[in-house]
Amino acid sequence: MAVLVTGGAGYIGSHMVLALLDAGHGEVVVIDDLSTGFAWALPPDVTLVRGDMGDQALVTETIRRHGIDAIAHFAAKIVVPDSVSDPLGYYLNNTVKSRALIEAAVREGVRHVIFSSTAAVYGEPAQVPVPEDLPTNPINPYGRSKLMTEWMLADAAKAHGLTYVALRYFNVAGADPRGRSGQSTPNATHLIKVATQAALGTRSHLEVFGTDYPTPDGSCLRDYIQVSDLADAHLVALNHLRGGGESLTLNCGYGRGYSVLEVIQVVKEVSGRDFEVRLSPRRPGDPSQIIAQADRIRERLGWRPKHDDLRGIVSQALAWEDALARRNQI
Ligand SMILES: NC(=O)c1ccc[n+]([C@@H]2O[C@H](COP(=O)([O-])OP(=O)(O)OC[C@H]3O[C@@H](n4cnc5c(N)ncnc54)[C@H](O)[C@@H]3O)[C@@H](O)[C@H]2O)c1
Ligand SMILES: O=c1ccn([C@@H]2O[C@H](COP(=O)(O)OP(=O)(O)O[C@H]3O[C@H](CO)[C@H](O)[C@H](O)[C@H]3O)[C@@H](O)[C@H]2O)c(=O)[nH]1
Repeated sequence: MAVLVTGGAGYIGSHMVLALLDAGHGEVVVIDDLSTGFAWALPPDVTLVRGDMGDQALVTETIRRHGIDAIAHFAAKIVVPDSVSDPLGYYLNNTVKSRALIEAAVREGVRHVIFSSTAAVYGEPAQVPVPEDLPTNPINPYGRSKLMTEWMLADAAKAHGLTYVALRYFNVAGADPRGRSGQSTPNATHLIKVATQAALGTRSHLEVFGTDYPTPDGSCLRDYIQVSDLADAHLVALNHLRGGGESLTLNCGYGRGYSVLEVIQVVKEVSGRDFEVRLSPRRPGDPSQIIAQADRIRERLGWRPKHDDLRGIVSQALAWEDALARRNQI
């Protein structure tokens, strides 16, 4: 039995690879086209197949050669504003190519899939915290591209007897506590990464997108989940599926929201550095608040987070950003 990790050279996928190796899961194979990922993010004992996860010949050959029984499917384009300007590119990469991947997996008899879904499938939720059974209503092409993949997976699983866990991540942040990986994407748009760069002086300032939301301080609320805790959620999902467990769709968050202004304050405190903060208009496509109802994953999979602490998350992100800056990789 071996696990295929698509997008394993990316931010979250590389933490999944580390988690699989740390837990002694045997062979780990990555397919990644390195469009936003990095070969150096992978430990040397991992097989990297450089290519497209939508290339059925490549995927089929990889499944056969390595005896893959489970796929953790991370590969995607992930920038919400880019999905608004290039919707067809997002539907191609995230939906059409996921369909090709799932078809190859079905044909080759792969038993299990763990899919990286997103809180973006909920759109501007009518209820916060957001339970999994709230009707989905994505408000941007990124969220729709991922929701369609959830649907394809559910239908294919029913028809062809594979089982899956769709994990709906809320806002992923932080880095490997041992400093082996972190978020390395240049020109990243994620708040905690941008704020740590401003603290370290590799960005001149930070913009707050919107201070007129109906929230306590007017800025958006998000539920930040630490990346190794998220990787652990995939491990327990894999064990669940390999143990014969049923297909599930689960939120991945801590169930608590922090505002943009609170996050900035924590970054300033933890780094001990002040930086310029500009109050700017709202960014298109941003829901005002999105916080997970987070108990189902604990109940169903026994997942227990170890890093539920915003100061710790920020401290890991700062350490990783500092390491990148020293290596001139920003
Ligand atoms: N970062 C977040 O806050 C967040 C939140 C919710 C969901 N997600 C989901 O998590 C997954 C991983 O996101 P990330 O933050 O690690 O992003 P990332 O850009 O760091 O990783 C994506 C990886 O997939 C690869 N890739 C993209 N398209 C590919 C293709 N067609 N074939 C092969 N490889 C391809 C990239 O090279 C990269 O290594 C995505 O599916 C994303 O939708 C992320
Ligand atoms: O420089 C910045 C960057 C972000 N923000 C604000 O900070 C909040 C968080 O923004 P991020 O860009 O860090 O994250 P998003 O909430 O937009 O989206 C993230 O989480 C979503 C799920 O909730 C999706 O999965 C998506 O892929 C992932 O990027 C938003 O209110 C945003 O407007 C700023 O004010 N300034």
